[in-house]
Amino acid sequence: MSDIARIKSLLRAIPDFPKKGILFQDIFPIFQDPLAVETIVTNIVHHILSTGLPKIDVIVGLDARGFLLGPWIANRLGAAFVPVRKAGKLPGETIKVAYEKEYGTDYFEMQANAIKTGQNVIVLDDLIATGGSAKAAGELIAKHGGKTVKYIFLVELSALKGSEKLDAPTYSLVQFED
Ligand SMILES: O=P(O)(O)OC[C@H]1O[C@H](OP(=O)(O)OP(=O)(O)O)[C@H](O)[C@@H]1O
Ligand SMILES: Nc1ncnc2[nH]cnc12
Repeated sequence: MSDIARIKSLLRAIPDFPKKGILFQDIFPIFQDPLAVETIVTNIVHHILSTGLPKIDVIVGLDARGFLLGPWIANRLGAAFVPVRKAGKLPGETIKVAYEKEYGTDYFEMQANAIKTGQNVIVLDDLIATGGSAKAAGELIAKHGGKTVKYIFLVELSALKGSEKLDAPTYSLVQFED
């Protein structure tokens, strides 16, 4: 089995969670397998370093499952890690955007000045469905004057065409076509 097929086999599909009609892809079984986590981190870092991207200043991870991989990857790159959180969780001055995701509406916030004008940023999350969450993160980065150069996901639900909403190319390790 290839590395990617092994990662895909560790995902657990849960019907009707958190709402009827949603087939939820649970990533947590992967985190019971340290070798699988290492494979994912290595694959993403290799992608970032070998596809002609500029030097990355900041990895932005999305609350909450984007925090599971983001800091590892930032650390390997010698980049900063900046969290985007659901509203009301970050202290100090923040900037906020509303967004729609596959199963509802929410608000995202980032601490003011967490990203500096001109910095090269990658958005990293566990999964892209409609792309609403990643698009909102891109808006927060743009409001800071940052440049989002790539959006990276462990899992992509390709049929929802979320990547078409985004202002930079995307990369995902595992795709589900339907
Ligand atoms: O592409 P979209 O339709 O926007 O959906 C994808 C987002 O939904 C999930 O997060 P969720 O809001 O469920 O939060 P969690 O990580 O805290 O579980 C997932 O981790 C992505 O962030
Ligand atoms: N189908 C899905 N499974 C897991 N996380 C999600 N976030 C949005 N849609 C999702």
